[in-house]
Amino acid sequence: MENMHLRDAQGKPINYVRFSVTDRCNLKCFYCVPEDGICHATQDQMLSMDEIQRTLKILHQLGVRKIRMTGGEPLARRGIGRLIRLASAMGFDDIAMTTNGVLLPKFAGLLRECGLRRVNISLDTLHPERFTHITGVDSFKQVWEGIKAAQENGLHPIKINAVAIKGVNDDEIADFVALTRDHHISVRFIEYMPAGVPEHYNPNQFISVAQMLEQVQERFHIEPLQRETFSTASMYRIIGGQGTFGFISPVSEHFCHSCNRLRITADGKIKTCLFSRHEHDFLHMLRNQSVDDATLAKYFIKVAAAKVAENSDMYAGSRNMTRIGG
Ligand SMILES: Nc1nc2c(ncn2[C@@H]2O[C@H](COP(=O)(O)OP(=O)(O)OP(=O)(O)O)[C@@H](O)[C@H]2O)c(=O)[nH]1
Ligand SMILES: C[S@@+](CC[C@H](N)C(=O)[O-])C[C@H]1O[C@@H](n2cnc3c(N)ncnc32)[C@H](O)[C@@H]1O
Ligand code: SF4
Ligand code: SF4
Repeated sequence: MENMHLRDAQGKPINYVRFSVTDRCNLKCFYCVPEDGICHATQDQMLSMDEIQRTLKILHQLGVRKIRMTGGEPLARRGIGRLIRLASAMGFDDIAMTTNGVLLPKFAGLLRECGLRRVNISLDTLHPERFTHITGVDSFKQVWEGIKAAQENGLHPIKINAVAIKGVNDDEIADFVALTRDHHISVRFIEYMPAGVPEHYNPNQFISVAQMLEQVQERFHIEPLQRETFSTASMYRIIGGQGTFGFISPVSEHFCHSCNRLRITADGKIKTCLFSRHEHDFLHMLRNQSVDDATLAKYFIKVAAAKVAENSDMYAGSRNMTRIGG
């Protein structure tokens, strides 16, 4: 069965799939969604629950061991609990979710019960009014409650992802890091990419990992941690601190050499890279009754085998971040 596993063009295993279960979102982060909104897939263009289930089963057979549910906002997809339960029963080693956290107060318990192990929560600011400015919605309190609900329901580890943007939240980097001194959480700062809404991207708002690190070192004594294989982040700890913090640097120091992932969009396309222009449509295959699982599996293998380590033009992607899932 080894040769039936997903491998990239260099023969490296692909064992992580980021699955976008919806292109809809209850927030409108300015760096992710254009002001005039996005063109959503119609119900019929979206993978149904059964189609997602079938795809997950094939991916598991092809050696995928880590699944991340993303969106849009994954908690806005009806039936997300059932989906987690199904994925859980298939035997993936790691089932995670990237969420804006707004609906976590309502869903954290159910998600844990359905087999979700952990969540990464996107939160760019610790100031409620700033949150509203960034996301267009007054929901800071819900996200904060959501983090607590995730903790109380045993979702662990909890990672908070913050996109660092100069003039927007770069004065909060050390405050976020301070949270990791007394709490068992991980905070990761993501470099601002032109991938979301390229036409509104202002390169002057970019702040690099090196600049962020400098700010943190001015306030704390820190130590680097061993980088986990395939991890997107370089991690640190305040000496003596409970939690950890780190940096995801797709712009200043990309990590494509260790890329072990594919992306699946809510409308049934495979993307071999976050920034790739080309998409591989398998929706029509899923809906063609003469295409069996073995044929679909071969298609996935072929697509994966064409994946090269790429950090191609970040401005050239095929769709908004909210329609990819980060
Ligand atoms: N360029 C690039 N950026 C990525 C990639 N994976 C994740 N990111 C960025 O990092 C952000 C956070 O990723 P997460 O959704 O938390 O996933 P992850 O970092 O794989 O999470 P863990 O499994 O917990 O390590 C994403 O929203 C992207 O902005 C990748 O393959 N390439
Ligand atoms: C597209 S969202 C989807 C999942 C969920 N709605 C959330 O926000 O966690 C996934 C991640 O992409 C990140 N993201 C979106 N646009 C970005 C950009 N232009 N640069 C860096 N990260 C971005 C978000 O901050 C978020 O952490
Ligand atoms: S980053 Fe996530 S929460 Fe914000 S608009 Fe994009 S998809 Fe929605
Ligand atoms: S830019 Fe593309 S190849 Fe590089 S790590 Fe991200 S998804 Fe992988």
